Amino acid sequence: MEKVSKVVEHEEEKEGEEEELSFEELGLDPRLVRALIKKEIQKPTPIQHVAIPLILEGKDVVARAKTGSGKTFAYLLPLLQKLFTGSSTKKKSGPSAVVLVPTRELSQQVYKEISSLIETCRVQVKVAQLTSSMSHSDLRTALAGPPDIIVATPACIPKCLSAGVLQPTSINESLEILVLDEADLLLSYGYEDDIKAFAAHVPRSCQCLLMSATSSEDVEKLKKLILHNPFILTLPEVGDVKDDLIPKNVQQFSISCDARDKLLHILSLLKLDLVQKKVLIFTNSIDMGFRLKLFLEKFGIKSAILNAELPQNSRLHILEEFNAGLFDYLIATDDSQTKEKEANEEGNVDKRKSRKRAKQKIDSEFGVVRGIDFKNVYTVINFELPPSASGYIHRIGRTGRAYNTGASISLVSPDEMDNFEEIQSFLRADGDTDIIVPFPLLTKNAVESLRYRAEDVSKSVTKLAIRESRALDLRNEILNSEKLKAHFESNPKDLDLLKHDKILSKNPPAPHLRDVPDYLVDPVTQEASKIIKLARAAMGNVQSGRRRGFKRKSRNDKDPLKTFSAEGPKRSRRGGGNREDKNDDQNNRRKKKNSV
Ligand SMILES: Nc1ncnc2c1ncn2[C@@H]1O[C@H](COP(=O)(O)OP(=O)(O)OP(=O)(O)O)[C@@H](O)[C@H]1O
Repeated sequence: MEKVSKVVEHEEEKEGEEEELSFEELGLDPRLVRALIKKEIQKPTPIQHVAIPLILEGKDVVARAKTGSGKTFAYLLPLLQKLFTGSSTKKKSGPSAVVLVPTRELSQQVYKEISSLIETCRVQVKVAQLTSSMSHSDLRTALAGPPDIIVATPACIPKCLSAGVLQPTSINESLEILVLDEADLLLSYGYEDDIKAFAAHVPRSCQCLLMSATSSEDVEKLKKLILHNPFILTLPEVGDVKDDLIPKNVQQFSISCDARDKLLHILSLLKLDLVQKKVLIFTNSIDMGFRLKLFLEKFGIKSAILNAELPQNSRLHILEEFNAGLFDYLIATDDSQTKEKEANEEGNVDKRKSRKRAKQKIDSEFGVVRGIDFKNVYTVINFELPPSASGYIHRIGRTGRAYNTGASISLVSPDEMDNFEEIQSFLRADGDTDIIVPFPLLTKNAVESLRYRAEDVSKSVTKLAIRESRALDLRNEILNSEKLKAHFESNPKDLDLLKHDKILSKNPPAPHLRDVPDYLVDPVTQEASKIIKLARAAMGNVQSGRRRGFKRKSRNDKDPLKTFSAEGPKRSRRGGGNREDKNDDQNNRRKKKNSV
């Protein structure tokens, strides 16, 4: 294998001076350009600008560009164009392109993006999404044809090969393009053996593309394993310029507080309207996610939960609902942390046994932090700090996507201070200036005004309450998942049927906790909250996105899911009298009176 690599530097400072080429000028097929315009995408991002022509020329490419910089289209557009215009009329026995991604969530996202482009372009290209939970017969059906493109996690391919539903010779004869997306994560998800097994069948002529947000030893390893003489696209946005690891349009803040005061601080941020919606909140354990949800619920703040324990259909549906703006707060427990914690929490019994059990309980191919394109998330809150700087980068990268702005707030307790310092120094460009700065809008007075209420409520969120809610949520979602599977097979666009931000606690929130009386809010905080509201209005985000883009269905709708309630008949949405709807109405009335 030739080892010469070409480094293509794309200086950010020169971007303005450089001629800004359009997608057409980059050589993109008019059908694809039209499809992009339909998605309101007008001009290429820097990584697309450099990668598209190289990929169209057939070069192997390693592209490193920061989160949200448009890497997916950077490889998908030329990949599709090559398949649209492929000259070979010979019937193929295997896929022309394989896209490998680390998580099922990401594979679903990429699959949808490809399907939508194919549909808009009206071309005869078939794409299949494979997951390792599929049965052999489902895999065989998905691979019949065969599809032109396969999107999968790496574990699927050896499974298909050993089941005989995919032949090594077919891959060797057919494969023209292989993409390793989120390459920095593929190995950490434990796919090394799967990728090695697959690489043995990848023909020498196959064009290989490797996309990643951060550079790491793992990326180097994959590069050596798969690529031949690649072009290395290192936009200075990543690479060596550390302060640019996170898009410039994301402001990063921190709040120092005791671990036991974190609930109080997040309450103050949300209840006093000091952050812009939508808000994605990260916790390091599933139990902490539930503690937070139950706590916020008591103050009338509804949120949805996302973690590796939930069934896959529910997870995908929760993501779709959040992206569609059906709720404003999502509490996510991210992948690697979950795995570690779950294993550790059970450590008092036999460790080996408990790890196995933990593994069974949660989905090892789950991942919401990495690569998932959350739409219109303005604020990311680290309720707990992630254990590593790269975890931090990927979490914060869920806001400020493409050309949007965003903010992040990390709550840092004294025992997280070392970790915080490590993240700070990793991000520091020149060794001096802190990238993450103290959050200026939350005053001590504002926090103290809510302390009494917060501490009172926090005591009521007991371990037992958390355990029960977690079990209830799981039960609900397993039932949902079955319904969802059947329903969404025939109505893939129907989202507004099951809500994932249901209240879990047995008692509805007390009215006096829903609203913060004016006398409790100091003038500085009132002013700050006004500024946030104005900023939101300026961004055209005054209303909650709850129903945006969705027609409210008639209550008499005969939809099979409409009457479904995993919590039993009392909370059925039929008849419009359920507790949640009433709470919503009461809340809205009160909000008008005294909105915070
Ligand atoms: N040229 C463009 N102009 C405007 N928006 C774009 C453009 N290209 C992509 N986008 C949008 O930017 C968002 C982020 O893109 P994408 O998910 O590809 O980022 P990414 O670089 O893969 O990020 P990550 O490393 O986090 O996976 C998406 O919503 C996508 O539709």
